[in-house]
Amino acid sequence: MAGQGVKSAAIQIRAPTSNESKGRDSPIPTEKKRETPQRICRNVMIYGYCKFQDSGCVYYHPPPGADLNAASTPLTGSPIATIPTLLPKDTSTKPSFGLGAEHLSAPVFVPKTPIGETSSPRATTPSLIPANVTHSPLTPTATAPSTAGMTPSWPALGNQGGLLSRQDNSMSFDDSLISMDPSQSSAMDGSMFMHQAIRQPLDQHLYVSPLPHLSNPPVNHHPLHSFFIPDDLRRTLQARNEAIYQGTQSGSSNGLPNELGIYHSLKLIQSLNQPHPQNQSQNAPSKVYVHPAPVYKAVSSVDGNVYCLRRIEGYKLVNESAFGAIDTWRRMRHPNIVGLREAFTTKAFNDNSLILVYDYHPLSTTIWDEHLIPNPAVAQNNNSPGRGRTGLPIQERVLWSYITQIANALKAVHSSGLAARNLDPSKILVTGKNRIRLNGCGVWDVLAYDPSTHVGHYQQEDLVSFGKLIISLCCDFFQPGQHPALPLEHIQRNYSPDVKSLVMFLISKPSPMKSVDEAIKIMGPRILNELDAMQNYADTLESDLGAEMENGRIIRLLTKLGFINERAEFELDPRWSDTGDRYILKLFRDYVFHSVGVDGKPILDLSHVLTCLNKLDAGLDERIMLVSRDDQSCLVVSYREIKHCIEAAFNELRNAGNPMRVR
Ligand SMILES: Nc1ncnc2c1ncn2[C@@H]1O[C@H](COP(=O)(O)OP(=O)(O)OP(=O)(O)O)[C@@H](O)[C@H]1O
Repeated sequence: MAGQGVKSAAIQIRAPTSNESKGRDSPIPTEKKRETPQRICRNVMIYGYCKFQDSGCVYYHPPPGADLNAASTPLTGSPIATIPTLLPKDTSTKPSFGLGAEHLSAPVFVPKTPIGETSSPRATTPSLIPANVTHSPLTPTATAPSTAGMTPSWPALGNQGGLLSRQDNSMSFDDSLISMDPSQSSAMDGSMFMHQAIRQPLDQHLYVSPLPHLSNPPVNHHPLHSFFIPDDLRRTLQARNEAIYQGTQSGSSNGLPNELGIYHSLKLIQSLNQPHPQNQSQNAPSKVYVHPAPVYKAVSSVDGNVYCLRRIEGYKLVNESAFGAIDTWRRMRHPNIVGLREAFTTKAFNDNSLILVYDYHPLSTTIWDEHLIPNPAVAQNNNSPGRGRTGLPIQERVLWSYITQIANALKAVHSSGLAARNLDPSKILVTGKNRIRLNGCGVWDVLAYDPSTHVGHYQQEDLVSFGKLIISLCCDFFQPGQHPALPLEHIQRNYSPDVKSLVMFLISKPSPMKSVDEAIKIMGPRILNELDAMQNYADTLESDLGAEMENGRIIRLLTKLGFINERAEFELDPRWSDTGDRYILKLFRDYVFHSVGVDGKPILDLSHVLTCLNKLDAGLDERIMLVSRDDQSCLVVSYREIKHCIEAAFNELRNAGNPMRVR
């Protein structure tokens, strides 16, 4: 049985008295404890030294380098003498480096590495097992846990990502089920070693540090938050998540309809250049659409998602063909275009309104807000016109990024037989750092439906608008309608010649030769810079995702422990969670979360928790000493054995007949 196996594997180095063994905290029968002042101090056993040795500690402190195993046996009367040791007899292959675990009959000492002393930012608690230790493969009848077929403990320091081949790292509950397959168990001899041939889903316990091509942090750079995704990314994502449902209160309280078809909880979205909502009239005409065109976010009752609704006030449908282009826009999915979902007319606002429903991008701004909006505060300080948030001219690197993304979007639009007709700074959303998307697509197709005009005409207009947009971004004095000579001169002085060539091409007279493809040819290698940036960013995000995946392993493990620890009763046994294998899990829980320092104060050490749980998840052979709360019994068990206990107990719960699957 699993439990028996683990008990036989555990080395009980100090046992409670027979009276104490009846106590709730000592359910494992033990021999009578022999009290003696000559007992070896537990601090020496655990930490290798006792800081109270010279200040009154009554226990025995063997001289440094002494064989503690030999010293402890006659003094304590420990059952070590009767319980076969788990440690491999043949240690000839192990290099000698001071007091090893085999000498102590105690856990391998895992130092709390001071932050910054490891070359791997996520490898916080390197094991002291030397790299060249070879675990002697034992037969199934041996009393020591076999390591045959198992991956040895990681040799510790630094980034060891390349030392062992990574296997499937998923640690799903389904994996646990597989590893506890009874058919596999029956093939074994019933001992705890039955799982020796079972695939370990994990073969490493260290947080994998970012690979050198992503980051090469200095060795002393080891912030705690390197366990998790970077703070700025976390803050951004959290803020976006909050923004999604923030303020989607009932429409009746803000003068908006309660429902608009399948949409409800409408909320007006203000742009940055309208900082005081109470002063704003929703009916101010749009700079672009002439009609008032407020934007709302609303929740769909069909899928529960939040969408962005653009309302064009005072629109009267005269020709249903006006909606002809909407279907094509709806089908278009492009990373640089805000997706259009549907369009319809409504009288819910007590007028005739056109509603276009777009994907919602929380906390987005516009190019106008970021770079062009007059900024009086900056103007006063810098004696310059002061535009955008920073009031600084746009950097060429950012400019080329925008140009590439807009050209990419235009290519997709024109290839679909459509035209953007909307290339205005206030209609280009900035949805992330230097990440832009064309917004408001399809509005003009409905609003100014004119079947007599060929789409090629609008596409040529797009290119001219694109050129003007670049001029506006580069020249803070540029006014619509102004002759381009002065702005071009400014561009020539402040930006590379390619910018001017591109602008001149875009604002030149329409011709059959003028197309977005030609513009892309002029941009040439600049596009590759954008590709580089995107791929580097994807690599970084993937690495951050890797860190979160490691934390995902931990939450699965904690969930399992939570199912088991302190369970009030199971199958009519009120002591189920305190007995058998579960007792070891209870002690382990205390070891991980309830440690106290020598001064009795709680130790709240996240790296200790993460280290223990990761080692448990990986099922290391490293041993730890678990002490009961009444201090009367100690168990030395390996992480592998504890992992086995969890799987056994969890499967007991799972097989108890609850049809609900844990995912
Ligand atoms: N799809 C969207 N997702 C999220 N927010 C959006 C979306 N579309 C627009 N917004 C937000 O709504 C704000 C207002 O957009 P809008 O296009 O009305 O800009 P505007 O500067 O008010 O222009 P106009 O003068 O045409 O009304 C923008 O600043 C943007 O932050």
